[in-house]
Amino acid sequence: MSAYEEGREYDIVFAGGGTAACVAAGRLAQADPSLSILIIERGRNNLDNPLVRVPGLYCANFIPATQTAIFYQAESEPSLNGVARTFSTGGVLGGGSSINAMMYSRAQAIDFDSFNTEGWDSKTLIEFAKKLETSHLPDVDDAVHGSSGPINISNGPHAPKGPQEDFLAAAKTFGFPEIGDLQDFKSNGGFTRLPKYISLDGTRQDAAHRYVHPLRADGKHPNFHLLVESRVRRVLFEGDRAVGVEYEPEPTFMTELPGTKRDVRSVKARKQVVVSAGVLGTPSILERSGVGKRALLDQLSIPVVSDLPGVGEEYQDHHFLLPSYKTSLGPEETLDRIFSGRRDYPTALKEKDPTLGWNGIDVAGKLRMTEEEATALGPQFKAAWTKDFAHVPSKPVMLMGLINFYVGDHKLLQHGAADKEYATLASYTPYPYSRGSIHITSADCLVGPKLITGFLADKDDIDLKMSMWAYKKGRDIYRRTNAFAGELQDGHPTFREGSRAALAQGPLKEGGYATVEERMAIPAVEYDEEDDGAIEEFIRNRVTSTWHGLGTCKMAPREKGGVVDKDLNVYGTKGLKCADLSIIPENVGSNTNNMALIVGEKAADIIGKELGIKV
Ligand SMILES: Cc1cc2nc3c(=O)[nH]c(=O)nc-3n(C[C@H](O)[C@H](O)[C@H](O)COP(=O)(O)OP(=O)(O)OC[C@H]3O[C@@H](n4cnc5c(N)ncnc54)[C@H](O)[C@@H]3O)c2cc1C
Repeated sequence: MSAYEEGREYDIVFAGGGTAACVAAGRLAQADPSLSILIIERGRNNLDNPLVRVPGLYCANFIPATQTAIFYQAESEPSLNGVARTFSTGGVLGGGSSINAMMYSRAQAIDFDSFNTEGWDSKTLIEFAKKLETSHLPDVDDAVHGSSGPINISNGPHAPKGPQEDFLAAAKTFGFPEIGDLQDFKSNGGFTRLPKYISLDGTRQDAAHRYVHPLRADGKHPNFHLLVESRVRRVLFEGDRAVGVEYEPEPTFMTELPGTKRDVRSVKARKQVVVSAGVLGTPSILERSGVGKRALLDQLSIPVVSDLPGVGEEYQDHHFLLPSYKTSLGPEETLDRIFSGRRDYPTALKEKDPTLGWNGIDVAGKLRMTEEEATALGPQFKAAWTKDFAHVPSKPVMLMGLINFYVGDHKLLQHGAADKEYATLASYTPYPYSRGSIHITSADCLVGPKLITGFLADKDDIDLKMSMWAYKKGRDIYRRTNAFAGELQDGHPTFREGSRAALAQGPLKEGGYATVEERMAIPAVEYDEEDDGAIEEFIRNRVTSTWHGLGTCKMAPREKGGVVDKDLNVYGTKGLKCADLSIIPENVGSNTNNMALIVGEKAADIIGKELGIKV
């Protein structure tokens, strides 16, 4: 594999070098080394970057000073009490797969079938899900897990058992059993010991290191090229045919001297341009290229190549809540030592601290509510439940992950609390009803787009009610763990003084629970109307992105707002495809990295077939 060569033409150019792009480009290069391929990535090369490779350092990728993430500023929205959110996405080669939390979670088969698109059904996509992985998990069914793909799936070298057993026992008391394999495309209604995108020796399995860098090193792929630190401005067209890409050096990584001029360059693509800049990046590139809603393009004086009103619409994510708890866990049972700075990480690296091979997340769940609970959330909620969930047993109403550390800046914790161990019981809504949008506000690629999250803005507050249910359920479960040592005000609603729902300041039973009966003796927290108001306020102020966005250039019929067809071709153009999570039309009951890897595999298969190459 070589670096980019100025003036050279390529067969295929990928605009964006994230998760799906690395998979697709790597597969195609491997299948036909004579094919010339260029990946243009806005961020830096991630090769051997410890922040990418070492799982236990991953939170450093999404602090404001990071150089591995892109931050998108959302509008101030009434449904979020006017608190404007900032969302981060992968901004380095490998995209989200290089910086994410490495939770291995796969969509349900019903999700794939809900796409309602030929070639994207569960039978077909499960084969790609198997192809991409080598599972090192004990006792899983070979019919649904792969054994020879590039991505290693394992529990990693460090996954302390005590907190897992404790949490699973507490969850069971609320009717959520332990499920051996929750990633078999159908299981639901319980918690599992969560596998990770981490190898047995403790290394992150990002798409670039697993699909791209090995080809770069083997000397057999001289036509596979990489151009990093370069921001794609737009796709170049001759008529309606995409013939190349215009880009400029990424200013974030440049030393600007007085009078420095922006240097706009272009590269030609003989066969295919693939836009793969992610759910929040791809719509902007299309719009700047003249593919989008005519009224917007006219307003910005961008010549229209294809009038596609669906570009940038239908933004979906999973609504994320992060209630946090004080715990009695030991220093090696959380990642607080590393993230609070108590343990100096260069020393930890030098001393091969086993916690660095860990993401701190060992248990996760796909949860259903009972019929009675759905009824208690009111008639509109019940109607939504009956229409969309009740008759689909494999469809979770909420996802949950037990994160063994405080998610946030430890400096914000009260004096003296930064040397303790915490847990965060994250919940995220897999099938939200609200939708947002993202559109450019200028033809200039350095001007940020307008992002409306749409979070909690759905009619009848169904999304809010799902999050309220999850907050209460999660709180009840965590209070029945032995690890529980009180609730952190920072991660919870402010209940009025004297409320029965007031936060616990310490353990509910000194010495912990010895039996199931002792756990069950802790009653569920009772909330009155005012408490519910406090929870709503907390959720509207705090809910954020789970970084699981999708749907902004959806694969659907053109007349239904679709942007790409089943072969990922952008309607009204030739030689132009999209390949990333922007194309996914309906939400999935899982974290989304697996879906992005599947899109990459499927895109390679589609392009390979069109070029007569067996991938
Ligand atoms: C912090 C975080 C934690 C997450 N945790 C998990 C998890 O634990 N498990 C899980 O399953 N999923 C997780 N996800 C989600 C998952 O990683 C993403 O859904 C997935 O990586 C998206 O893949 P993609 O190919 O659609 O886009 P991305 O991987 O985001 O790729 C888009 C790429 O395009 C580049 N780009 C953008 N604009 C331009 C431009 N103009 N020119 C050139 N390049 C451009 C970006 O730099 C990026 O590299 C997480 C994501 C994040 C960000």
